[in-house]
Amino acid sequence: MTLLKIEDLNKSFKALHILKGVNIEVNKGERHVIIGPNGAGKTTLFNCIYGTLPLSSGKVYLAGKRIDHIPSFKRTEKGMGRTFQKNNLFEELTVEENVRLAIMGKKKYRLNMFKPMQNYNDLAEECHRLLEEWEMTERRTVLVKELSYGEQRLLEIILSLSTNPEIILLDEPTSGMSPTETSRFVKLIKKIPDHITLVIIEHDMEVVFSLANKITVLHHGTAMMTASPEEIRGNQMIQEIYFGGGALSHD
Ligand SMILES: Nc1ncnc2c1ncn2[C@@H]1O[C@H](COP(=O)(O)OP(=O)(O)OP(=O)(O)O)[C@@H](O)[C@H]1O
Repeated sequence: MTLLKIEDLNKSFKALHILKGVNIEVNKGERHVIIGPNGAGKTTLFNCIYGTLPLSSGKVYLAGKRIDHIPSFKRTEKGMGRTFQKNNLFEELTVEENVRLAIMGKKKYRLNMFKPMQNYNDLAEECHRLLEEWEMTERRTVLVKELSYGEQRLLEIILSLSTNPEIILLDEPTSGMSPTETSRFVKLIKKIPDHITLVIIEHDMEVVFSLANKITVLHHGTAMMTASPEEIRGNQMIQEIYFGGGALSHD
């Protein structure tokens, strides 16, 4: 079943035509990775899918319904989560406080200013469950600014999961991570339940081939090819254009 459909999407910044008639279909449960060189338009594509940027033309459907005319927060309510290339966290708050705020945002809690936050039991339970599941319980009282870079990226994913999304857009989740952080991170991504669909922008080919079951190659703003990892790896044209004929291998 197609969960996310991008139809003839165009995006220009004044005279610069960045995305040129992009068509992509993402099936429910897919780990769909978008690759392409710097400047190909990958982040711009995410911004258009999530509503951070308006489209110049085209359509975006989620579960068969058009979402391209509604603001980002409504897309979140409809089941779309997102992480950003740059941190989108409250650095002066603790891990736990960040998670609670994200859950509250989704559930639209009515706060009573005389009731301490820890007295919202279901909120505390949900927060505890998420931190346990993602092995961050021990770090719950640490200020975000004191977390390692990898932990901050992981926290962003925990926050996106806190809204019970059907689909999450992950923008270069491993960029800036050490090899150890990257491999821990890949293991954790693999723990995300299959019913949650993932669309991932990624540069690290080892990560791409260890996560993807579908890959789209974005080339000068065009979705040049969408195929299985095996087909992408075996495609001579893609090898030559993107990797100078070097092997597209992760081993
Ligand atoms: N707000 C903007 N105004 C003008 N040009 C922009 C804007 N945002 C992006 N661009 C241009 O659009 C092109 C695509 O940028 P984008 O960030 O989407 O590429 P990318 O594939 O994500 O690259 P990278 O892998 O380096 O993150 C670039 O040439 C960039 O300079």
